[in-house]
Parts: sequence; structure tokens; C-alpha cells
Amino acid sequence: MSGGQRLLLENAQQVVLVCAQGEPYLVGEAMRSLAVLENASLVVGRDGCIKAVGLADTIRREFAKVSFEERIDCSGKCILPGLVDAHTHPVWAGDRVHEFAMKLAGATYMDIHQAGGGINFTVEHTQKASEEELFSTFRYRLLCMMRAGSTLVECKSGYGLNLETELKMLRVIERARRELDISISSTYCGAHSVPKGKTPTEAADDIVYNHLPKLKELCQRSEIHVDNIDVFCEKGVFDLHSTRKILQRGKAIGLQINFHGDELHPMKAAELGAELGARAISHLEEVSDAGIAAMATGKCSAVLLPTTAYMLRLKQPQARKMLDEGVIVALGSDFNPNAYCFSMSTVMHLACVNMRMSMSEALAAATINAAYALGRSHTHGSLEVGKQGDLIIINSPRWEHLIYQFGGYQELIEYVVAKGKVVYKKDSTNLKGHEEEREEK
Ligand SMILES: N=CN[C@@H](CCC(=O)O)C(=O)O
Ligand SMILES: [Zn+2]
Repeated sequence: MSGGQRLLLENAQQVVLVCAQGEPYLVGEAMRSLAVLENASLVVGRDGCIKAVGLADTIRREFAKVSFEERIDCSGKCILPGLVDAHTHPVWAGDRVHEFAMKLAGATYMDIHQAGGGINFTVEHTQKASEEELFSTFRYRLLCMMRAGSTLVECKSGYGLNLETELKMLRVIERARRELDISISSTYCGAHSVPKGKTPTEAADDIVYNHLPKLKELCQRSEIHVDNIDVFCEKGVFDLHSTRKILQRGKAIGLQINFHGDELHPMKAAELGAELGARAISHLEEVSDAGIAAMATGKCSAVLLPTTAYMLRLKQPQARKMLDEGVIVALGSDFNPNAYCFSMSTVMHLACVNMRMSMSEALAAATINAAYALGRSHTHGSLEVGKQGDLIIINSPRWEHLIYQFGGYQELIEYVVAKGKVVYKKDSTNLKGHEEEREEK
């Protein structure tokens, strides 16, 4: 083979492909036996896609005469796919640290919400914020997520509620999609809370008759790009009837259904999602047995959010039951002012400890299955030839350290690569001479 390529990653101790047969998602036993190569190398081409991955000797021979823009020696290190964060609310203004104190003192999420705090507090501040201010904090948060290893992130609107602010948020997401290296799946979440002065029915009608037609027009003109439609289907927010109406209309204008359901109360959201052909439902702490069965049959993925159950001390979603019944389980950070977590390594750790997932299951859920939840598993979520060259290199000879070292992803993640380009490289100058821990392995 001749001609230049963008990036060669050589001699990694392990390359975690996750899967190797073009699987769109993993369930059951396949989640417990991920595809991993030992002593392997990987090549990304100038188009940003993976050209080859295989044993180091084979790649060395095959690419002997090829030049590379960049080479990284990965001896003693592991390469994994870029992590996929399937659920975030990263565009907002206004600090809610005081609510953390209230929750620690015993207030519930809904106590705060009904007293005008929570989402409503953030909506007030986000409505007042300028587009530039929102972009600047959003950009910072995305860079933090990228340093933590996420290379594809779902990003919701939903702190605007009125059309003007929802569009402001979607434009901010669109700008990041065009300007930054991280890949984004954009979600319209105008039904995140019922705006002051409206009933849920009036709010749903405003979305169906005003917001969605405008969204369709802007998408057709390519001014913004929206992938998914979301609703907070919850007692005291949007009931099943309004949720159905909004999701159906969203689907009719070409959006994937991906919504919040069965979080604080059993709502039969899972049953509704499966019936409507939803791509994903998030939370599911209160899902019914029938809902789990319907999601498995309908290939509707469950996006579990361990940070929320932890932060709000909710009962844990039944991850084991979902896995045993063949539901496509994915993970998300739920990054938002209630659950301030950038790190999918932390999320995987919580999923293992609190939801009893194995490390392999958690990694599959944070890569290929999270990509499936966003309709992107043909391009993301595994290290396979033809997929986008998004990956991370960790300074450990075993990949499981990414989950095990739950307080220290900053020390472990050495490189983050998006489309074959190094977008983050750890500065380890301060650690020189203090590497005994690493050398022992
Ligand atoms: N549950 C609804 N939405 C968010 C919380 C948003 C907020 O509190 O600002 C969630 O997924 O956890
Ligand atoms: Zn959410």
C-alpha cells in the first residue's frame, strides 16, 4: 500500500475494538465478550476514517512504504473507541450549586422543581443569557467532556421552553457542531418543563403547532440540524397523552424519538416509546416489566443515567433485568445543572457498582450501544475499518483501568483523537519522577 495516511498508532498492548462484525448494537453474551486485540496497531486515513486495525506485525508489513502525518508509540498502553455520551443538557446559564445543598438537606428533585427551582430556575437564566455567553460556556463544557474521552455527545435544548430561546439554544448547538472537533447529536427538548402561565395541554399545543413547524423550516434551509425529539414524560410535567402527541409530530417531521421516561413515577413511558418506534428512552428507574419486554422487542434502547440515580438517591434502574431480557442498554452522563458530571468513565464506574453491570457491559453501553441510541452506530462506537477515527489512548496496559480508576481519568487518558486528529494530549510534565505506580504494572 502506498500514499500518505493521517495517523499510525503503533504497538498498543490492547486495542479494544468493542465489536468487529459491523454489529449495530450488542446485547446479551456479546456485551460480555468484547473484541480485544493484543499487541496491535491502528491506522486512520486522511479522510478521518479508520483504514486498518490489526496485529502490530501485520500492520507494519502492510504499511511499510506508507508515510504518516503523525505516529504515536502506544507500547504498554491501550486504545479504546472514543466514548459516546448518549444524554446531556449542556447549554445553560445560572448556577444551581445551592440546590445541591438543599438536596443534601432533604429536599427532593420535585420539591425544588415545584417551588420554581430546578429546570425552571435554569430556564429563567437561560432566557436572559446572550447567545454568545451560552456558546462560550457550552464550548468549555464540551472541551471538558472531550478531555474526559467523549467524542460523540448528545446535546439537548430544553432550558428555553419558549420558541425564541429554544431556537437560540439549537443555534448554539449548531455552531458547536460546525466549529468543534467533537461530534454532536442535537436534540430538541422544548417539552422539558411546562412554562409558567401555561397548562401542559397549552404547552404541548404550542410545541406541535408553533415550535415544530418552525424547526422543520429551519432544518430544511440547513440553518440548524436537529436529530432527535425529547419530552420529559413525568407526573406533574407532561403526561402520556401530551407526550404521545409531541413525539408523533416530531417523528412526522423526521426526528428520532429519544425521550425521558419512567424516571420518578411509573408512567408506562417505555410501552409508549416501543409503540411509537422510539430509538431510545432515558432514565427508566420506574419502568414496568411489560415496558422492559416491549423495549426489547422493539429494539428501543434504554439510556441509563447512573449519575442521576446517585445524585437524587433514586432507586436504581433494573439494568440486570434489562440486560437479561435483551434490551439494548446504553449509558449517558446526564450532564446538567442537577448532575454535574463530564466523565463517562465515572458513569461506567457507577453503572458497574450501583447497577451491577460488568466492566465489559458498561463499555459496550458507553460506546456501540450509546451510538445506536443516537442512530450513529454505523460511524461511531467501535474501532472498525470505515468508521470515524475517534479514539482514546490510556496509559495502562489493561483497558479496565478506565473504569476501575474512578477518580482519576485525568491522569489516565493520554490522548483523545477525533477523525484521526489529536484533539487532546495530556501534559504530564508535573508527574515526572512520580511514576512508580505506573511502572509497577
Ligand atoms: N429529568 C429531566 N431532565 C434532567 C434534569 C434537568 C435539570 O434538572 O435541569 C435529567 O435528565 O436529569
Ligand atoms: Zn435529561
